[in-house]
Amino acid sequence: MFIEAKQINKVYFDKNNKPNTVLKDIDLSIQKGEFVSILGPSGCGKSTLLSMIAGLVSSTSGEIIVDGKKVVKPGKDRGMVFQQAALFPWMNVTENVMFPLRKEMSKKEGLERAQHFLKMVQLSNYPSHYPHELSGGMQQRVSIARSLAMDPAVLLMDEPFGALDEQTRSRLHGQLEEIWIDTKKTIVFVTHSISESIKLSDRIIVMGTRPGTILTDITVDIPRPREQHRQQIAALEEQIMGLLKTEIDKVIDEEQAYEAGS
Ligand SMILES: Nc1ncnc2c1ncn2[C@@H]1O[C@H](COP(=O)(O)OP(=O)(O)OP(=O)(O)O)[C@@H](O)[C@H]1O
Repeated sequence: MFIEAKQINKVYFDKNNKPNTVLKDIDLSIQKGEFVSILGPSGCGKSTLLSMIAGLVSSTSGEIIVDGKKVVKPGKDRGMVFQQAALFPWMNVTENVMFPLRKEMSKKEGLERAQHFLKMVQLSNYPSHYPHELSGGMQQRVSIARSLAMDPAVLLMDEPFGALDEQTRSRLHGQLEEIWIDTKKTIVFVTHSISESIKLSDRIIVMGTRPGTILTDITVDIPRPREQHRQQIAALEEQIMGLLKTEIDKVIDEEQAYEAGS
């Protein structure tokens, strides 16, 4: 198995030292080249789990293995794309993509690589633009190009399109799907959008909350391009919505209890 999470538990402590178990007994296996979504209500621990695969957060117990090696810190084999593109504002598009390559290769090679991946995300015409001159969707494409340029085996995406409008998001879904087919990368994609997870992934890991556990692991058996299979999409959406309703109700109840007590 390419990515394995074994009995992952994560407990955070608040300022009064009160424990908050965020992830409980998570077991997860992902094969090389799979496009897997992690779906669940707000606060169920999706980002925490993804950050653990990235090596940015440590687990309280359990371990994560990527390509046979235990994850202890971030590595070049795992590229991360966040909800906000996090580009350097003083660097233009090409410089942003070249930045992580500076220690890996010559400037000439880095430039060629940047140009290749900017073409892949359809930004060849914007090499000298600065982030503030780009739309949110374009910035996110630069961020994806920057991660891909490092040639990671795994692309970890934390709600990468969450801040974008519906049309831009839909266009980027298509582009990401093409990139995935072209590069055969393993993609782990965190989202709270059921339709996004169905549109993009081979498998959907549905998480429940309080504490975060895996409720179910669904193989998406809908041929691509998926837009043409509306009935199958609607049926799967309904199935997942039913599963998540109780979980979302739990979050709402807890928030209401918190507000009533404060
Ligand atoms: N550094 C931290 N210290 C303490 N608690 C944290 C920390 N990071 C996350 N948490 C808590 O862990 C829980 C899970 O957070 P996480 O961001 O992983 O959930 P999520 O499912 O990605 O949520 P969302 O969809 O809203 O982004 C939340 O209750 C959050 O408050």
